[in-house]
Amino acid sequence: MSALATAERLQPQLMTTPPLLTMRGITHRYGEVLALDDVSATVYPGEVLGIVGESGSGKSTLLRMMNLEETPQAGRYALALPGTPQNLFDLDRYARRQLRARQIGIVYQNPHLGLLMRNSSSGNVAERLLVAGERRFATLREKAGAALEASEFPLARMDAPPIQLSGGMQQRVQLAKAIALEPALLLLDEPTTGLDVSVQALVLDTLKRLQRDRAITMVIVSHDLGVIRTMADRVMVMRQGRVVEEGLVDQVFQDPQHPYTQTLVHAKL
Ligand SMILES: Nc1ncnc2c1ncn2[C@@H]1O[C@H](COP(=O)(O)OP(=O)(O)OP(=O)(O)O)[C@@H](O)[C@H]1O
Repeated sequence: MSALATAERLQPQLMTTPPLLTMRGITHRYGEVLALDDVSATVYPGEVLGIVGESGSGKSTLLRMMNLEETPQAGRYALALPGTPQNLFDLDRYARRQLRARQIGIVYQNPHLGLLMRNSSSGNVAERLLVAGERRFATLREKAGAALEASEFPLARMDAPPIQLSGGMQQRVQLAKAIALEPALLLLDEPTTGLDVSVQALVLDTLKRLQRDRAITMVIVSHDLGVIRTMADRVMVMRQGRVVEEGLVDQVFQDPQHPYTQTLVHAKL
């Protein structure tokens, strides 16, 4: 899609719809390391925000904050969802867990972080449904199957534990778990890194189809500009804990303004 077409698609939305996700002034240190330095982010409903940057630039830390896994030393975070406070970092652990289970899905690069590798794949997805109060075995299995199918996971393998599956299939189980409760926000941290190129393309196809069919709001972190170009509407470029450039993907990649983005883009050509 050209930059103009992307802008035309986004502009009416930007003008009429309030953002789903708003983060302001996120700052976090690990000892001497300033991992995030006054980072702000906005994501609109149905939009895909890409985050790129060199290793150690703070991408995964920011995503963990979006997933309420960690609390920054400064900053605010809101999701425009009924019954949520103005700053989600004010929520206690229980409320965070409930909100995460129902409204925020995440797919990690490392499936060990998202899955119980020795439980069945359907059981991993069902675990998410249990949080929503579903208890009947037949319904759990049916809904887990539907989420796995939507993630284009081969249903014949739904009882196999992830440890026995290929990397691509493991990512599809993570995805099924993440979307099982139809969350408002889907976070993807290097979801295809480490997969064979052909498998990577298939997983990206699934993500794109899901995004198109369900208009899921997504934030995708990747060091791979190709993945961001394929998936994202807008991109945020991070370096040393700061956002150095932000804009529509086509504009940023065709006409990068910041010297670091220029290096990043030209290194990939
Ligand atoms: N739990 C932690 N304890 C100490 N330092 C951390 C921790 N998590 C992240 N850091 C540091 O914070 C900085 C940002 O790390 P982060 O993982 O967010 O970067 P990244 O951009 O995702 O990198 P990569 O692409 O390599 O995953 C790095 O210097 C990292 O070493």
